[in-house]
Amino acid sequence: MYLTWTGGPLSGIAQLPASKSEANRALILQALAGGGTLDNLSDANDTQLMQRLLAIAPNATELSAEDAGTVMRFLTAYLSVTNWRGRLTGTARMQERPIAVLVDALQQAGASISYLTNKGYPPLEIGGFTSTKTTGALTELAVRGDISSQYISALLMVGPYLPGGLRLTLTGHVGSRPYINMTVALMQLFGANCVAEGDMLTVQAGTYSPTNYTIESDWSAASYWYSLVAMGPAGSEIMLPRLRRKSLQGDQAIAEIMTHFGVETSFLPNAVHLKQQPLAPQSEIQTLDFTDCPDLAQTVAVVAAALARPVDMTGLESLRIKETDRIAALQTELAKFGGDLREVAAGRFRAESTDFAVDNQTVATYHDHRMAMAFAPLAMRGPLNIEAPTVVRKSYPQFWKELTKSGFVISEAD
Ligand SMILES: O=C(O)C1=C[C@@H](OP(=O)(O)O)[C@@H](O)[C@H](O)C1
Ligand SMILES: C=C(OP(=O)(O)O)C(=O)O
Repeated sequence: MYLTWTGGPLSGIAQLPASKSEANRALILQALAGGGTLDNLSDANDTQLMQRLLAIAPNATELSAEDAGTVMRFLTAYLSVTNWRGRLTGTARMQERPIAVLVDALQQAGASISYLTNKGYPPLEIGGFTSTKTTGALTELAVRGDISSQYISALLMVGPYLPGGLRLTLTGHVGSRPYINMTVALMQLFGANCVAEGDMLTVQAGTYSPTNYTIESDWSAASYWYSLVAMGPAGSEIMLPRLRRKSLQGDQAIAEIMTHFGVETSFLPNAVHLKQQPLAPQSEIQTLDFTDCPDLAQTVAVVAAALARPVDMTGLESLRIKETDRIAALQTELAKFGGDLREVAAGRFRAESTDFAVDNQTVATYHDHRMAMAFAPLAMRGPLNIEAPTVVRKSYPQFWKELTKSGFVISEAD
């Protein structure tokens, strides 16, 4: 699909999808509570899929989480404690994304789960739940926090339904911590007694209450609009509705990160306004840590290369086990434009460029929505061909439509 920019500064309003992270937690909590209403659920496939699978699970013996990490991990825990029996599978890539940390923990708590193909990876056979504890005894587990926070969120959410409750002690260098905090905050909102004290998280046995909750727009999706404002002609700006200053989403960090690339954020009552500012010369290379916000890494790597404003990026370890190996994918695709993501020291990647130019290159997307959306803003600098553009349906199905509303022209590749 060819993408071209009609020229002039970016302006107007762009609609964002609702956060799929908030939605997929709220859907699990709602299913366990047995009621309540959720406003602003998005049309993102990850959210639609979670809704659909929760609805059909009671009458199904095989479910596919497709390529949705939260669906795979959260449902493994939910289906186990609700005594579901059947197979839980996913796409070929999902079958390469590890799940042993979660399965081990659930087995210790009393779940019967086995691997159908490769040990440590989906598909799983889920076979009911028999608590290993005498009634009233707390389930205490030590869980690694350095692979995926989704295992921890999954365990926490079913915590109230373990007889005696749950105490998790996180080990290792915990990544994506804001997502754990989001889980704790939403559990509390749904009436759970859940306390986080550093790396120890304690959930009392109990039930969730039917709750009404309005899901915020998605800050990870907002990051592509920050990128468009940063790369657009002088004077570019955009209004993004339904983002809050007080957010549960760690990817709100994009507001601070993008000050470095000349984008100023103003928080309005129920929206944010982004405006391009003149870029001050850069005296030294900044280091940005993505441990807490891994989904922003692709957006930032592409902006840094396109603006020839190098940054050192750390905390990228989890990128290798997401929808694709995002480090390898970034390296291959940036190289097509004169960009680079080079490991300059262990765990430190420099995003930079020499003679960066956009001129009809084809961007491969690797079944990864964020590859498509992170590279799309380059079309402001020249015509671009994006392969398999429908990949955005995972989190932001309306992305291309919103771009055309803002002055991009889309035509089909020959
Ligand atoms: O809990 C969540 O909603 C998510 C947690 C993060 O994953 P990891 O914890 O695997 O880093 C993030 O990358 C993903 O898009 C959504
Ligand atoms: C990593 C992502 O999603 P998930 O892990 O839920 O598949 C993402 O949306 O960038």
